[in-house]
Amino acid sequence: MPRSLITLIDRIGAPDAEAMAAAERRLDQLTKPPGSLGRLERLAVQIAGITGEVAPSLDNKAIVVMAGDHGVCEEGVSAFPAAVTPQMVLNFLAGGAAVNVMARQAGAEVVCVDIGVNAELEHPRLVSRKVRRGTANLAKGPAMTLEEAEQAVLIGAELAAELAARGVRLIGTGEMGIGNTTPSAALLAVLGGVSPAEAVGRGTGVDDAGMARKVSAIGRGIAVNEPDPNDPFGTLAKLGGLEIAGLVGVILGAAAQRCPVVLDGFISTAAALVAVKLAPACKPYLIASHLSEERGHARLLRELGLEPALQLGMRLGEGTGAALLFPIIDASGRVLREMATFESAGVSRE
Ligand SMILES: O=C(O)c1ccc[n+]([C@@H]2O[C@H](COP(=O)([O-])O)[C@@H](O)[C@H]2O)c1
Ligand SMILES: Cc1cc2nc[nH]c2cc1C
Repeated sequence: MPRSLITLIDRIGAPDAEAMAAAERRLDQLTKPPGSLGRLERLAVQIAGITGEVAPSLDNKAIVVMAGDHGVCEEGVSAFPAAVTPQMVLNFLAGGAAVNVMARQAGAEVVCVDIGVNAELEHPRLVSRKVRRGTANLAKGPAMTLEEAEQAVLIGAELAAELAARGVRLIGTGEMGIGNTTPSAALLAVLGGVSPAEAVGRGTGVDDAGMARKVSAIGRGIAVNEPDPNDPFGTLAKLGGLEIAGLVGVILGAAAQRCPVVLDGFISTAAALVAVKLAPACKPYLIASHLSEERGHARLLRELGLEPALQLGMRLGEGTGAALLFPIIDASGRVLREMATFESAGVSRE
């Protein structure tokens, strides 16, 4: 692993056990049967541990949408043309994509990053951090060089640090990249020890022949690249994507800033698998927003020991699931801050 990543990972601290215990004590004084707010209570305790504060206000929120293209698209692995990636980036910047709608509802900012789109894009709101114009075809050789993968991870980590520096307290992961369910499935196959046939899903909606092309591309990619399952960084470079590497950086960078990270779907969770393999210390900072319809997602979450909060049959990506969980996370903080206690409300405990 590059030295720059070791330095980054070394900055990730353990959750604050005292803040967690204080949040638990407070929850048990509130006017409700103990534990009756279920997942909301676990979220409140997790956020206390992450931030070191009991019931912080997380009003300043952002969804980071990392966009990149994929050489493996030439294998016919997506139901859509690669041209959709830059077109959707312009849609994010215009505020018309699903994630924009859901982020507006949640009061979150959408930060759109060109980390590897195969087009020249310019827009005042675009964060232009292009490492290269799309990856190489992973079925034929490494998707990226080690240097490019390192650059992409550091871009994500720096962005998380910049967001934290301007007051963002909650970060959701989002992505856009036609073809990116194939590298994500390849990472699950290698790092999760799952067969390519079990790791792939329909993505944007490929038919059975498309699924077979995904399995074949991943199989050839593993044969030609010979990734080492014990080398998550090398595996990321060989089989991953620029937006996936960028999200690995966002996750590690947010954890280093004691900022909770809300994961979206299959691609975001594949990035989380790489991040946790690189730095197990980032795991307590992760919140799984939803269970995607993409077939390998449940397996990825199980591998990470994460329980998705929502199940809405979605398989869009962009950060939509993360944005939908934001108001629920807000509710968990408000419960701690605003609910009456048995004592203050004069409600009997027994
Ligand atoms: O987040 C998910 O679970 C998810 C599942 C399937 C597809 N996607 C989105 O669809 C694109 C990738 O699908 P594909 O078929 O081109 O590999 C990419 O832009 C993702 O954001 C996202
Ligand atoms: C239209 C479209 C929107 C998307 N958003 C994320 N992935 C996507 C894929 C397509 C095809």
